[in-house]
Amino acid sequence: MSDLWRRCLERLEGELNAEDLHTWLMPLQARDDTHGLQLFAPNPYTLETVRERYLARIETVISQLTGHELTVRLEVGSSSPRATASGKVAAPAPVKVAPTVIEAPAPTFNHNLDPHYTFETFVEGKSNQLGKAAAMQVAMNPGRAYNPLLLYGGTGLGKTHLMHASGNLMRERNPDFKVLYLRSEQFVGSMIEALRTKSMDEFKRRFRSVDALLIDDIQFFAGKDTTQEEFFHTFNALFESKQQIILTCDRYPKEVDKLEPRLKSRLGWGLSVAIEPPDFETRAAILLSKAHDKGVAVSENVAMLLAKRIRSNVRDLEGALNTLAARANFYGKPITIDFAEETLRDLLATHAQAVTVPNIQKIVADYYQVRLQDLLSKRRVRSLARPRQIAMALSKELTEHSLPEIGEAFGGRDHTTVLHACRTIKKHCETDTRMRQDWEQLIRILTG
Ligand SMILES: Nc1ncnc2c1ncn2[C@@H]1O[C@H](COP(=O)(O)OP(=O)(O)OP(=O)(O)O)[C@@H](O)[C@H]1O
Repeated sequence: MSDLWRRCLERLEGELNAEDLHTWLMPLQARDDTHGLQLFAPNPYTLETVRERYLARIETVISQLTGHELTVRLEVGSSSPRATASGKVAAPAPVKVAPTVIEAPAPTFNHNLDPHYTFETFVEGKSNQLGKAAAMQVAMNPGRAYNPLLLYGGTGLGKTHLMHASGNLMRERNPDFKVLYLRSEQFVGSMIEALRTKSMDEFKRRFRSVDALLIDDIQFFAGKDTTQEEFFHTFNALFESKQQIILTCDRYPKEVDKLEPRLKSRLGWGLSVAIEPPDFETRAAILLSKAHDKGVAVSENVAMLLAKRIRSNVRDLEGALNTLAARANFYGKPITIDFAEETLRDLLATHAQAVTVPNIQKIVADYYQVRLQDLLSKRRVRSLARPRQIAMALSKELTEHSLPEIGEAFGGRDHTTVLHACRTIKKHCETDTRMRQDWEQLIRILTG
């Protein structure tokens, strides 16, 4: 690491909270020369966030440290020689899991990795871009890039997929690498069994001898004191000897009740990344990719229909695709829009019912702590106007209602007002991180 950048980070460490520092600034690689300091971000999203939130402060600190003005340049890429002439980092070699490695592990060691979950089969969108980049970095540099890497977010959004993809890539790069994937329940089960058979030493050896330990859904540890105690020691042992730890959780671990504070604090030592629900385009792309992998012929129109109507999570989307494929196969029919509507009528109706305009209005009012009647009123004060615009935009995004219908539901407003709200919110979400977080959080609440 550039010495100048290291000193800058040390200075910023005192000013920023640990999570922001680890999420946005630690992943940057740096190179400095007489022309200035060049920072390389792992992906465009990190780059934009750094530019928006931290660049001005970095420039100030750098000029304080050097005693003169120095240009700080930001770009996507890497400071290592792998960078191409254009400055863009060369993409990692395509992830092809060698079947012999994954399908026939050494008889003494079972990695439990699913060979189908790779980075190649993972569709990237804004909602998971950072998680994917982090999981990839960890696979390229286990034990050193981010340790632990914690992926958190709602159910069925791809956390397990990314975790396996990272493990598979580690094994692809080094077939001798011992990666152990377990669901939390399996960890608990192994521990109970070890206690029962008085073989705790063997249990400890098993978990501490791996190069990378991947544990899924650690919220399951909540309230299980002995498990947490044992996991805590395993964590420390692995961490100290720079063995990689990857964990997933269904929410930000600090919000998990009955998880020991010392464990929560350790989970924050590395990088925690939220995996958000995918947007419409990503949902459609995932569906087409899954259909392609399964050899099911699905048109873009059908993919768009499902992506529009099923917003809860990718697992539900995949379930719908499997149902369609099975029925189409059974009846020997192609999957047309009519066939999809007919076959999935009940499922689509359930998803449609889940989000209604009155429900959106109530949730948004609660979220911004304004009264529902004020949200629907004609008052134009800013504290009401923005939540109202968000509620209108969410109604357009999450329901099938037309612009005039939505306008009507918001105190008889014109459809152009609704259209304006949708455009304004979309624009703000692109540039304003806070607004995008609110938007994603509201979608999460509304779609469960
Ligand atoms: N971006 C994506 N690209 C391709 N497939 C995806 C993507 N996101 C999710 N999936 C698929 O959705 C399904 C559910 O994903 P996964 O099991 O990883 O979810 P999860 O976040 O771990 O959920 P849970 O917390 O319930 O275990 C998997 O089949 C996975 O391959």
